[in-house]
Amino acid sequence: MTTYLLRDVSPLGAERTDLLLADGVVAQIGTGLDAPQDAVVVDASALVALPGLVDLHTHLREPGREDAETIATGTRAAAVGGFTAVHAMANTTPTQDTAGVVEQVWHLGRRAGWVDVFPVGAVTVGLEGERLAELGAMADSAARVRVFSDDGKCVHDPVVMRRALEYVKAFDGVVAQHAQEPRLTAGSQMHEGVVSAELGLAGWPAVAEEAVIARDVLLAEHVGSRLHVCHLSTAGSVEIVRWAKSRGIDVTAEVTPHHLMLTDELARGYDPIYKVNPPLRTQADVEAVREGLADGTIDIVATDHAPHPREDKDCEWAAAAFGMTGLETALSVVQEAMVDTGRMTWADVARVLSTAPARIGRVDDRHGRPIAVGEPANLTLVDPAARRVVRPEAQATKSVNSPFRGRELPGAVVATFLRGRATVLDGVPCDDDVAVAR
Ligand SMILES: NC(=O)N[C@@H](CC(=O)O)C(=O)O
Repeated sequence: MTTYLLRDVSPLGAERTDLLLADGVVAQIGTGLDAPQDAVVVDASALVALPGLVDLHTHLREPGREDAETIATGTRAAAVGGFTAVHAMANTTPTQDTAGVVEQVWHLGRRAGWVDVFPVGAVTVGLEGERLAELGAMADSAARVRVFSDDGKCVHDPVVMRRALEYVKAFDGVVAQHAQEPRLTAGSQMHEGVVSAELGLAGWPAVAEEAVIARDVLLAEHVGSRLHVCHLSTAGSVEIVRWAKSRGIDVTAEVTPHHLMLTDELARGYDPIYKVNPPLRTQADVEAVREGLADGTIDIVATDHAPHPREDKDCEWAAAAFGMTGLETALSVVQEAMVDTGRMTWADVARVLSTAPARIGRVDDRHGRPIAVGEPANLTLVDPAARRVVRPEAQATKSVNSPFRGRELPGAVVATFLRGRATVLDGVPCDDDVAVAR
């Protein structure tokens, strides 16, 4: 295994130092370290080192929609984006609702070798919202599932939600809710507001999200369980989570990069690249989620990377699929929205994109660890001064539905290390090395 000496890096933007990565761990930290004879020395004087990023919300599409993404292509894209772990959402075909399917996803993730893949288990059989899936069997499987979600669909029946919250307590699991009241959003195409009225597209009211979050924080309090809110998108949702936390309710929440940056104004061109669930909201909502992330009300940024093949996006708005890719732009968007605006430091970025998601997913024994001697060398090196134009065709993901295409974004992932092995170096995926390590 190659030894790496990262020269003059800024861990989390702190004082420059050298990091020696050997035998899968951070072996030494200090200035002016001697380079072992066989070490690869990386000039990291312009770079910030973060603990490897952890995504709590990735759609890898395999099994079932390998035309959109596979576990191999999606995890390679994740490594390029600086991730060392992803939680793979359950809305595959077949659904990840049995121990057999989550184990298959887990095995394919290991075989691909780019990041650690932690399968999310479905809450209900077939995501149908009626019968609880085999939560215990998935938790006990080799995949050790701790996050359960019907994402893409809401667990709308309060009795089913209550049972799920009660059940996962047995193994310290969490229910990650896709908060969308189905009756209030039947046929909805975009955020309900001035723009939807002008465009004549069916609106998706903020209350459809907020009502479910309000209900669920109360249910979580009632049964004393842990709740995670997926892709929170409205100012009202931020207020409800803030209130719930002030009451001591065990709730965590995520926001996506696109909801930190983009608004419903983009729908004016009727380009379905901007069609997503939950929909892009207003500038006031963008401000509120930025503030919520900065003050800790929102715990994490999660990509909701939702790849779709061209034919599902190159069509009229109403016929197009909901979803956007995000793994390879997430860090840059967070830099632009939060760091370059002075709202967050790089240490905060490490918290919202690594430490906190690892803790929520209960993988914090391996990921989101401090950069310290003896810790697993899961690291991301970022060049904050870089600027690049997003070119979806040049990305590692199999799909091209990036809402940031053509935009110039700050920052670039220069290297990613998974247990001391480089998965990305000089911004390029290490295909040969990852293949050897398999
Ligand atoms: N976020 C999205 O817009 N799409 C997701 C699922 C979902 O609808 O949440 C997908 O799987 O494509």
